[in-house]
Amino acid sequence: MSTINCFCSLLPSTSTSAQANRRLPRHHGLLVRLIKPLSSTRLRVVKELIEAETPEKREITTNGVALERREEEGLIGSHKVEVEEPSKEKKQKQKRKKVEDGNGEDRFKLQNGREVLVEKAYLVGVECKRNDEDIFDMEDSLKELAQLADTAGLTVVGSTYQKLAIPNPRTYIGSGKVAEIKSAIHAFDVETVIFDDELSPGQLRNLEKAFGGDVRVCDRTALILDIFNQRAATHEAALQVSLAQMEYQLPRLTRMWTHLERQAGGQVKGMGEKQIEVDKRILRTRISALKKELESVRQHRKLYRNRRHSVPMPVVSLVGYTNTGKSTLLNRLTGAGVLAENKLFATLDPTTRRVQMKNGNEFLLTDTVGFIQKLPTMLVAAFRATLEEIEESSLIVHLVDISHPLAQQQIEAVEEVLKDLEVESIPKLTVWNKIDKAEDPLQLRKEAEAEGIVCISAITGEGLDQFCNAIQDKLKNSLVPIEAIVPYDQGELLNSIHQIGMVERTVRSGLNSSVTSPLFTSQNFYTHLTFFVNGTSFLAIQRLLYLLEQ
Ligand SMILES: Nc1nc2c(ncn2[C@@H]2O[C@H](COP(=O)(O)OP(=O)(O)OP(=O)(O)O)[C@@H](O)[C@H]2O)c(=O)[nH]1
Ligand SMILES: [Mg+2]
Repeated sequence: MSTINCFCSLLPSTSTSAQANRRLPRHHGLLVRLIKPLSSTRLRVVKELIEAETPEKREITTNGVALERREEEGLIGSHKVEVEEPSKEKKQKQKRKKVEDGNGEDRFKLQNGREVLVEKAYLVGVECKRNDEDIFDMEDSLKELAQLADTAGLTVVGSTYQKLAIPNPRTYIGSGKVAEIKSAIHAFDVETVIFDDELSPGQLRNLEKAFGGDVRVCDRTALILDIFNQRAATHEAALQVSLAQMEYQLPRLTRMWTHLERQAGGQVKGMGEKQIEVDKRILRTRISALKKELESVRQHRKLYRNRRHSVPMPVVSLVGYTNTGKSTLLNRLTGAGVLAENKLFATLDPTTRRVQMKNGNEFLLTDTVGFIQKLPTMLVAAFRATLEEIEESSLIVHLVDISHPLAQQQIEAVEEVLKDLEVESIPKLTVWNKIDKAEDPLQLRKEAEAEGIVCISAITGEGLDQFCNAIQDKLKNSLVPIEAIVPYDQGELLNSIHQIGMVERTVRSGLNSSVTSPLFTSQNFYTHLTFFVNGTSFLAIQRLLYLLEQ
């Protein structure tokens, strides 16, 4: 309480500020008071911040370079894509097929400068009557799965789905469907069958056995993990993806047993079991080593965040379904040069940049990984360090691709993830992007206005001023309002206030102003400001006052 009282007021005082004045030294030049008393929660937060303050942290750093995060390194430029080398046996088989088909050229395409065999994929979905949790209907979900397969570099040759009361515990789908897919596999030369839902290790094994030959069976989770693996461009992203992949593999290691058993004609079950135990142990050791390494990455990231907090500027997180234009918006507002493309999960690593509004106010904008329906939980857990960026922001901007036919479903899916992340207490602003592509932009704008939503086009730049104004308005709700009177000869102080707070009103006054003060007897002119700061900026202002006094 005593530290907060350092904000002295010579303006008509409330009981709190009157108390404050009794204890405080007089400050020359800057008079600050709270426009309204702090709520008890805010008071506690500010108090905690003050108590946590160490002398070094009190420095007000305004050097933008210190803010620039380095995580984006490697994202700019070409991203890493691993192409699995086919085994010798597989290569021969491919060659044979190529000759037999006589149209082998179609099967190869250039990917990142390398000629790779295009794997043919077949998609399978199950609509469970009892499952009310599904936001997308089956056909839409399969369309999205096809987009994911395309992003992973596969060619989708067909798809099917089945309505079931409950999935078959052995094969997920019914035996008739298994036979139907088997025919499709032969007809289209399918190499991979992808299921839209997560399969149990047993179902995976049984399906591979049922389809026979070299057909690979995988599920949506494995496909997403594969895309993430291809796209991980930084050390941190690679670590997070490896962890998620290993956790996914651990229960599925039983496949090895079948493999060993088959090799030895079913005679060495015991040996296979032993091997599995060894493999599982190795995997568990790797998982715990990865977790440790990720913990140190997390600490490192925390350090960056703390450094950012020492430059008290509000942080705004951009969240949204994948491919809604988050990176395009960051690039448009800041020239960040983040990879933005019409593919799912173009961004895995967060990038933070400073945005300067036309009125001179600034905030930090963080672009991060996009969400998707049925997001694998182990992926959310593995990307915890990255997602903490969202948890610690002052405002969440939910960017929606309003031109997408499934915009409403995508909104719901994002809200589900946000609920899981427990960030409901952070203020949120919904923004409809790609308005340039929407069918009826006029009608949409009307709807948006009624709901307090901002319409923009990150590509054309339309609506970006309104976007910045809306951010400023929203941020104010989480900030502390302050009124200050600064003499003209303290011009550099005005700059500092502009850097640490959001200035709402500036009035230049002469001696005849209604505000009178014994401190201004030698001053003729001064600036009367109303601005908003976060809790940490409180400390910065306090520091300014202290410096002025010296
Ligand atoms: N027409 C139109 N296209 C846009 C707009 N904003 C983004 N796009 C396009 O949408 C695609 C996806 O943009 P990104 O910025 O990569 O989307 P993202 O949300 O960052 O995607 P992820 O990183 O995958 O989550 C790109 O092809 C952009 O050019 C817009 O306002 N209008
Ligand atoms: Mg992106």
